[in-house]
Amino acid sequence: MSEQSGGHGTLADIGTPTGEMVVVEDLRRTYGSGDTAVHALRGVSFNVPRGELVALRGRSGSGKTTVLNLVGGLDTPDGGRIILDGTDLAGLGDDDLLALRRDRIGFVFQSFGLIPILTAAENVGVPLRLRKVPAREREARVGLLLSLVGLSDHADQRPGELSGGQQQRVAIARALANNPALIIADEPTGQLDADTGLTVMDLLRAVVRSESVTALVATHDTQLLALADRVLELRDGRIVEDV
Ligand SMILES: Nc1ncnc2c1ncn2[C@@H]1O[C@H](COP(=O)(O)OP(=O)(O)OP(=O)(O)O)[C@@H](O)[C@H]1O
Repeated sequence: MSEQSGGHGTLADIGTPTGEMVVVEDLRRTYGSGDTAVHALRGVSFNVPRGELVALRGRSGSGKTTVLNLVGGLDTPDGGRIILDGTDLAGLGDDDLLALRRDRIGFVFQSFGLIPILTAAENVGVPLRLRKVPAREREARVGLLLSLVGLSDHADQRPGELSGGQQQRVAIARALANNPALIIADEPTGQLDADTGLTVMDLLRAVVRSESVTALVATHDTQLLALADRVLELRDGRIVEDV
């Protein structure tokens, strides 16, 4: 009997193209201890199917950023497990976790996180430099990514010379640089006005389709929620709704 025929939803199935990109089981995270302990996550379970854009909503303090940090390998849980693209994060050492973050995850933050002294093109090229991609290949890929986000004409501008929406589009291009399996975005439209936020969200939605990437996005933005394939609601460290 082959490993794959071991039954429905077994670990052997997770790495297949039709499986789940993210499997989160009974995730727990407590900050601090004793009287001041904050139980940020009290047993969170959910799946993110491959190729979908899943939104995580919930009030401030409900645990959204904590979930994203754990799934992205930026923090470790106190209990439960996370399987990302078939890999159990608990089984990885620091170097493997670093490589997984660099090669398989693209991060997008509310505050864009661009390097001010680098041009848009140079910012998009940073993850490629870290992977030591040769200059010519890097320039070609950066050109493609900037055109994907509609910023070919702004390649040489620095973040301070770009609007907020343009900066977030640069950040999305950078997040896609290494062909990640998963994009993790924490309030990507939080600093943008409604119209610009919608443009950025439309772009995220479009790249999830065109680049066959999966996205997990924390947001309060109702326009963004409407673009999600699925919405998970967090309340006090638990999932209360899965639409
Ligand atoms: N480093 C930390 N130390 C102590 N408590 C923390 C820490 N990070 C988060 N918390 C607490 O954990 C809970 C969940 O925080 P988290 O940032 O995950 O919520 P959130 O839903 O992302 O909120 P927001 O929408 O405001 O970003 C909150 O009560 C928060 O105060």
